[in-house]
Amino acid sequence: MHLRRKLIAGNWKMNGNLAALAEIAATADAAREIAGVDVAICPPFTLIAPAVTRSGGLVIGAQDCHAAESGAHTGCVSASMAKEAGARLVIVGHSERRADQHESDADVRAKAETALRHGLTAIVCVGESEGDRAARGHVAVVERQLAGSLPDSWEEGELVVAYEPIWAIGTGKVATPADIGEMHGAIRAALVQRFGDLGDRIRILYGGSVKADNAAAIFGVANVDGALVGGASLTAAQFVPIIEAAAAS
Ligand SMILES: O=C[C@H](O)COP(=O)(O)O
Repeated sequence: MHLRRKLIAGNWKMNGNLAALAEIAATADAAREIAGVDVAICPPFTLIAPAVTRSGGLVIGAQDCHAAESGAHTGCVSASMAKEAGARLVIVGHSERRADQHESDADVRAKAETALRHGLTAIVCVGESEGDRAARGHVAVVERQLAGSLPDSWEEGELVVAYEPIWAIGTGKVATPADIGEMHGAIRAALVQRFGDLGDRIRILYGGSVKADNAAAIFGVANVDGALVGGASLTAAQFVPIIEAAAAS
């Protein structure tokens, strides 16, 4: 098994403003003292460029990109635009976009391919609904999303998978270590089956109500290589302890 360096990525969603960038600076100051963990924050597009100036070495990312290089797509942002603003990473296929913007697996794969072509790290999100889990179809749903959403090739380290059960996002309901272990194990098996040894190098993040008080237990689960953090990434006071827990795991 490969040793995979942990990645803690914050997703600010549609939150934040210029004043809130002080939280990124404070996180960067603290993270400088924490060894062995990669840290990223994905603010809204408008804050990427100013965030980079406050990032003190933290990776700044985008929350989405368009699959096309340019063109008549009002309101959208391309991968090259996000990169020019200073993003080094992009989240694609978040369940909120799959639901609100009706993004399909094929859309997500196309976005990931465009991001990778521009040298951005792509975090591809998958995750089941509460109904899928109740029907015991959760593993099959996620395997299907992986099959349809992941590109065929990437540079080492630039493809990341985030497993986020939809029912755990922003709800305070966290999947149990057993639930997380079952799914991360199934994701790892699917990655290795499709990509061989390379599939063992892909980091798999857990997301869904990760907080300081549950982070250590989550990072103790096999095949959990970090976290995609929403609400708790908005302040350094809540985000830094999660980074510390990853370093200690
Ligand atoms: O992208 C992050 C996730 O959707 C998790 O959000 P949350 O930590 O607020 O539950």
